[in-house]
Amino acid sequence: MAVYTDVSDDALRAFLDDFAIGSLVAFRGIAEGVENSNFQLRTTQGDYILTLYEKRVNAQDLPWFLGLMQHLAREGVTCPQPVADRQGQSLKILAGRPAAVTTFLPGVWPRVIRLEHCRPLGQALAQLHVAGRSYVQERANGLGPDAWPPLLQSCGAGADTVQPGLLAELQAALAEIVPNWPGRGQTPSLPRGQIHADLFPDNVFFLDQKLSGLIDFYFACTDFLAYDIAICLNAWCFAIDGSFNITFARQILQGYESIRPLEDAERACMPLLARGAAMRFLLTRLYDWINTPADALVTPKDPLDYLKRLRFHMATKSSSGYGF
Ligand SMILES: Nc1ncnc2c1ncn2[C@@H]1O[C@H](COP(=O)(O)OP(=O)(O)OP(=O)(O)O)[C@@H](O)[C@H]1O
Ligand SMILES: N[C@@H](CCO)C(=O)O
Repeated sequence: MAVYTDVSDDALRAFLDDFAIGSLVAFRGIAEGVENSNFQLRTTQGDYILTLYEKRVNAQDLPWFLGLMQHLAREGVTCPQPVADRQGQSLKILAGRPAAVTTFLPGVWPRVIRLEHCRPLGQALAQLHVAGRSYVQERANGLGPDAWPPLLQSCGAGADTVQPGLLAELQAALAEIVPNWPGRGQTPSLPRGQIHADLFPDNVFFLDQKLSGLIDFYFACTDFLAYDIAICLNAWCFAIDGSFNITFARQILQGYESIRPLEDAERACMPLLARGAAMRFLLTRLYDWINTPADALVTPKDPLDYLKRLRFHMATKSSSGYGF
């Protein structure tokens, strides 16, 4: 469960006194997610989300994230909106952590992914990329290719306790992926812009069979737009047995291209980008798997799910393997 920081009833009431959102009726910790502490709040005026930012979020980046969410909403992308207190502040401190209240987004994320989710997902991702064009301030991707070798090194021999031979397999994959990343070696650079960088099913809400909004912008950054597609192909198109669903992928790509057609270089790079995306999530999961104490309240996600995906992408040599 992702409540790393406890908030007492009294502390929360005092915190909410700064806001003009009514008085507290109920609040509960949200058991989902692994990154931040989230609470659902009900006040006399409605529902809100309270987030306390934890391990991977740098407090200095929070104004950029909250500003992006406001910008995207102005451009027509439905996402949670920061709620300002009576002094106009949305970024605050609670229980010693940076904290913000955001609006509650109606809808539920799909526990079982179906074909009809995929086209709207691709469209929403392209809308986000188009809307992000006019948000000019950049934020570097702290979990980009330069972060992967040190992350693996910090897992060290722990990797082989998860699966024998894993360290060597990942080192070999990194040696192929990192020097050939777009903009390096012989590989051309690709169009860049604001990307979500974590658009997994649990960050996409549906209501009445329609996509109702996107949440969790706390990995968003400025990077290759097509890398965001590669993240979605990883997160949405693999069955539990590790098999790739090319029909889902085709729908995501067609939905995306109905809003923002891809350049040939972006299509050609998809196997490489998909390998990088699988590596990024494999490594953060591996790090958490090794470093989460057995009695922690959070359930770490299985890194080996992403090893299956990485192997698939390492063996896929052409973009036609993704449904182009
Ligand atoms: N604005 C919102 N409106 C409604 N529900 C929300 C909102 N924000 C978060 N939630 C709920 O809280 C859960 C966890 O939120 P979130 O995905 O932001 O947490 P996280 O720890 O950052 O997760 P992740 O592991 O995906 O990075 C969501 O799956 C959703 O159920
Ligand atoms: N979406 C990520 C967790 C947030 O970094 C994962 O499933 O590994």
